[in-house]
Amino acid sequence: MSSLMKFEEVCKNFEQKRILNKISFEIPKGKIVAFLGQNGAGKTTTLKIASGLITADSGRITIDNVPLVSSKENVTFIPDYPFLYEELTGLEYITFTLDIFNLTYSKEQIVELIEKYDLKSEIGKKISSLSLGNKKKLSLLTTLLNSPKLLLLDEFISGIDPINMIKVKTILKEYVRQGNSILLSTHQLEVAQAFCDSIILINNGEIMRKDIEVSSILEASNLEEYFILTLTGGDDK
Ligand SMILES: Nc1ncnc2c1ncn2[C@@H]1O[C@H](COP(=O)(O)OP(=O)(O)OP(=O)(O)O)[C@@H](O)[C@H]1O
Repeated sequence: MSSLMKFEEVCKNFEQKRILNKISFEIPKGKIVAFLGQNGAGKTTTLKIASGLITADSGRITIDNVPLVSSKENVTFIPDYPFLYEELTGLEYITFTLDIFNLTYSKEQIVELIEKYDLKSEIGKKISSLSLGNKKKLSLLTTLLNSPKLLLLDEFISGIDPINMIKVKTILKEYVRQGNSILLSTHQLEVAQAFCDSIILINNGEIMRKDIEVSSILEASNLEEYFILTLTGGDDK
């Protein structure tokens, strides 16, 4: 399968401390990949580098074989607490996003999207008054208006209730079916299992395992044990 993004031997230090140590992985086209690791493992740092928000100290990052610096417009990052203009209403923020990216959507398309994201009762309210889950859905809606090839989601699922999770999952799956890709960071195995096609395990700034098929984990009898065994190197599968 062809890959969209490639990380090769990427390193990052903060204040002389090695945070990412020669990490290499690929994000295939049309797939949702979980970036799974404990707190402080280096997930957010990796996503920020992948989005171009911060730069790596060394290594190579490409999108469709083009260096990231020349193709940043193909990537969008949604942080764990999405950045939105809190003084605007949801609808004003959608209009603002369409203007910024010079996009044309009909009124009917916007209404359809608002209904799809179950935001009808919230869209006229100031963003500052919305719940975190609704802010996340609004952020996803506006981000996907511009159809990025790669979506980077940092702990996106936490704060979203089970019913909305089903909606969000449908939206994410539909988005990757169009050939786009998602890298979704999480520390929850259940999230990786429910949303993703494969898993990359990161620990202490190093990639422990990659291309783990989620279906292989589904067959494991004890998921927690599988995770611990993999992290400690006790899993030789
Ligand atoms: N700007 C910074 N300056 C110094 N150290 C930093 C900076 N950003 C992150 N770190 C450190 O880098 C390490 C990795 O942090 P990162 O936020 O990437 O981890 P994470 O896997 O996303 O964790 P979490 O699940 O808790 O969000 C941590 O030890 C963190 O303290």
